[in-house]
Amino acid sequence: MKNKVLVVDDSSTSVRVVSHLIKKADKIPISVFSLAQALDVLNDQASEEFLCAVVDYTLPDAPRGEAIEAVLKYQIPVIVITGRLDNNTREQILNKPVVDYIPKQNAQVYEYLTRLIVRLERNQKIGILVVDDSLLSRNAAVNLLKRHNFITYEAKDGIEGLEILNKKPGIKMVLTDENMPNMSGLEMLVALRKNFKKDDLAVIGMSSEGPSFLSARFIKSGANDYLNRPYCHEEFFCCVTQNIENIENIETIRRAANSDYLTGLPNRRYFFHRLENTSPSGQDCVALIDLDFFKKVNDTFGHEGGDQVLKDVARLLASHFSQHLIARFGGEEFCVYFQNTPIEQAKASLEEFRIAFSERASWINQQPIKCTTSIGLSNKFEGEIDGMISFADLALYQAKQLGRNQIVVDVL
Ligand SMILES: Nc1nc2c(ncn2[C@@H]2O[C@H](COP(=O)(O)OP(=O)(O)OP(=O)(O)O)[C@@H](O)[C@H]2O)c(=O)[nH]1
Repeated sequence: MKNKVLVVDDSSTSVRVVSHLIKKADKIPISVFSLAQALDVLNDQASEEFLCAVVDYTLPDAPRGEAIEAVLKYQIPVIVITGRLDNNTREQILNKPVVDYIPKQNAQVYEYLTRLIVRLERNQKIGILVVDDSLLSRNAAVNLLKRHNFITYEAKDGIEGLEILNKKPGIKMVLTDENMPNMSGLEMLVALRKNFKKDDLAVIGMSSEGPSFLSARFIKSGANDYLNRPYCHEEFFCCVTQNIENIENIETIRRAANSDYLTGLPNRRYFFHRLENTSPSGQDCVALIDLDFFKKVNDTFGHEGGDQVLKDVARLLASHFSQHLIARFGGEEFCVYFQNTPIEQAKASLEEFRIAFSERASWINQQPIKCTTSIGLSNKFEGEIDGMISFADLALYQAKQLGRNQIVVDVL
């Protein structure tokens, strides 16, 4: 696991600030003050454990950025920090295969460093497809993306691009040229938008051909952004990062809208959305699960104690019914939808869950909280899933009436 970040800087103030930021990003800073000490660390510890290195451009034993290449030799991504702000130094640094350079200007740039480290971590799971018939251009983009830890895929025309997209589910972005044999970038874009929406897959059009109407054509045909070639290193990364962050933000909003904040389980909204186009077969059934005397748990152990029980019951439901659709319907009520499951089988697994939950305890302030569940189960379907849930609700009511801590199957 890449959980360390090497910091090479002779300023103890800078090391303190950077190390603090690295810890904030959940990584372990390994700090040294010179190139010689950095080499000692690198020769001693496995380079695969380092997510990246933050290297000061000017060090007492490496005054002209020599430490950058020395660290790059260990295949560790390098972020350069420097007090030198002139264009010449900037260009010299960016000519090396570094992740980025950060001038030590103000507090904001340190925030940027934190963002960069978080990105390097996340990028390891993000796939980007580069579609270009020119090997040279493809390699240039792929090499830049690899510096930022992205998983990269390559295709030499639109047809190959579509094939790869359909095979690799982790791809979040496509960078595509326009003029290619067999299928152009725009043709591929139109074809892929039938299956991949703008909010799920970002497409960035690229071309070296001057006319600006091409960027408009890309955007109007469903691209998220456009990049003119030749691009500079920083322009490329700003464009890629911004578009990846947009996709991630949409994912976060979607997750928040579909899940319950307390337990992390899907919520009622998601439950019905998932079943929107499902017509239950004779083999489907639904269970409503309700905690018994939960008000008393809150009254005795406080809301915090009640919340702990809700989180624990959700975790147990998730482990018992991982193959089925589970949701927190609200309050202390949960629902499990069993697809293609005979009712006897659903009842048996619910019974296992009921007993397991009643035999365990939740803990708050070193005090155990015991709780039980009542369950209503139904497979009666009269046209609507809502109807089946109403039957399960009647069964649940019956389970409560009969003394709780039990399962009742369809009472009508
Ligand atoms: N801690 C906590 N309590 C909640 C939450 N949502 C609902 N509740 C509480 O759940 C309790 C439900 O109480 P009742 O509807 O009277 O049901 P009960 O006490 O479980 O009784 P029976 O269902 O008849 O066994 C109420 O006290 C609600 O305040 C929550 O998110 N957290």
